[in-house]
Amino acid sequence: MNITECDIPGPLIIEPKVFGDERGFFMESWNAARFAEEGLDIAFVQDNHSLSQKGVLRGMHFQNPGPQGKLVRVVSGAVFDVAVDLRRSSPTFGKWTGVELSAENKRMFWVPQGFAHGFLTLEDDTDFLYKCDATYAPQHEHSLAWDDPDVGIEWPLGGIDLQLSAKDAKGTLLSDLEAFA
Ligand SMILES: Cc1cn([C@H]2C[C@H](O)[C@@H](COP(=O)(O)OP(=O)(O)O[C@H]3O[C@@H](C)C(=O)[C@@H](O)[C@H]3O)O2)c(=O)[nH]c1=O
Repeated sequence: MNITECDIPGPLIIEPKVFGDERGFFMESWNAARFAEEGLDIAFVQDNHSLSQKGVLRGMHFQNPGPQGKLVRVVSGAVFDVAVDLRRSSPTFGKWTGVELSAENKRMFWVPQGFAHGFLTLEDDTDFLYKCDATYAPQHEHSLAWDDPDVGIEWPLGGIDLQLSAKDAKGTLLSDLEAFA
């Protein structure tokens, strides 16, 4: 397993060891003891799976209170995945970092508590899987506007017919939202 830090302290890109053979491949997508050795000692309590067509943008979501850390990956298709630092005390408050996750590159992305998370689907029939370290609490759920100019996420929108949920189409600007301490 190879772990790479991002330009914002917190999020991590995780490349699992992939064992390929004539049958296909095998990889450990989660191993509590092995990840704990790498500093990721996480008690996951919920697993989620979504399917999206090309051009779907889900985000930028967070819960406050009740923040969720998320270990995300793609098992078919591809996404551009983004985390935004919402910790007011952080020197990188309001900054974003992004990574392409695909069935092909098998990368995982760790989005810690205190970040908004979202992704843009780059291929049809993209299956997105993630583990969460806190349960879903819809009453505490918020959407940071995916296109907030103060955050300035550089989404790879070329050739994309963008599709958003009604909730995500009216996300809150960073300047108006209740961030973390
Ligand atoms: C997130 C979630 C949704 N739901 C339900 C609520 C709703 O009826 C339906 C679809 O919900 P949403 O539109 O919020 O789904 P979606 O836009 O895919 O929400 C997800 O987006 C990504 C970016 C994240 O980071 C996730 O944490 C989550 O917020 O599923 C659950 O029952 N449990 C859950 O944990």
